[in-house]
Amino acid sequence: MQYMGYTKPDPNKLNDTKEGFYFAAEVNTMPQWFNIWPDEAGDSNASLLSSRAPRNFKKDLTEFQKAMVNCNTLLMKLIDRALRTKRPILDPDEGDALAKATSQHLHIADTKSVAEIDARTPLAECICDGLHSARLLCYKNVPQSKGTCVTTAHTDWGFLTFLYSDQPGLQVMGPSCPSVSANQQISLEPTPTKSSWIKPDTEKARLIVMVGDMLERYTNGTYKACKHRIISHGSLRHSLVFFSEPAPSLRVQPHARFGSPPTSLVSPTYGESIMAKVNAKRERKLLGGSFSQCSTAVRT
Ligand SMILES: O=C(O)CCC(=O)C(=O)O
Ligand SMILES: [Fe+2]
Repeated sequence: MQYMGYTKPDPNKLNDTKEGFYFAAEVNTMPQWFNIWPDEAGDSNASLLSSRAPRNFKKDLTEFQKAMVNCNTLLMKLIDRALRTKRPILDPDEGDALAKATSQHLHIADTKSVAEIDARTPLAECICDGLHSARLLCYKNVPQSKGTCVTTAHTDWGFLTFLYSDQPGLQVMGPSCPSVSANQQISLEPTPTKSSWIKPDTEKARLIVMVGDMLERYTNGTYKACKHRIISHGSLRHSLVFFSEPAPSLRVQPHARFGSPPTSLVSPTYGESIMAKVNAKRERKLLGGSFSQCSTAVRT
């Protein structure tokens, strides 16, 4: 089953206004993870991902992807260190270094303070040769959809998610919400009240980083996956999302330092977990399940 490339909105659903282009690192050998690049129109204003793409589309996205892998590796090392030492993830000077590195196209290897961090931390090892998929998303301008949920509540599957967006709409579940375990497909019961959802200030926070299922699993629940959803403002919304993901063949298990796993079952490979969720989602769609309900906990 194909997972990468262009996905279009469902023409039968008013609320499904989202189109996207999915791509990943070129390190994977299974056909479902192969990238499908569109033809480039040679026109820098081209925007229809389904038929033509702007000039340098593949080159620019590949560069972005590599830069994000660097940024992600750095953050995973910092998280690993924080988990080991029980210190904050970033000291103030490292925060500056990270901000500088990010603004300079993530040339992280050059930054002094991060060079001191052990090159082979166990957590960073998990994402070596990872899938690291990314999505370019566009929610069409549909005034009637204002206030509706255009991406249902879910947690992302990888270790971390990096999200850039030019528009509001993202809501994240506040700390009072029940945790979503990496092994469960949870329906949110009791239904969260509106006040549980927090709206991050996307004007100020240009880059939002969220914990995903694999980090929750690896830390045996010390870090909780961040549940989030997108509410339409009825206007055009773009977002660029990078997922820090392991190789499809990796079985992510809780690290020994976080105690024994909650279950003795061997975890499925990361690729198996994704395909199971994608299939479940497609089946629900075939059965006519409504995706405008904010009640599912799988990535959409
Ligand atoms: O559209 C967005 O900003 C986020 C979409 C999302 O949560 C996802 O693709 O997992
Ligand atoms: Fe997400």
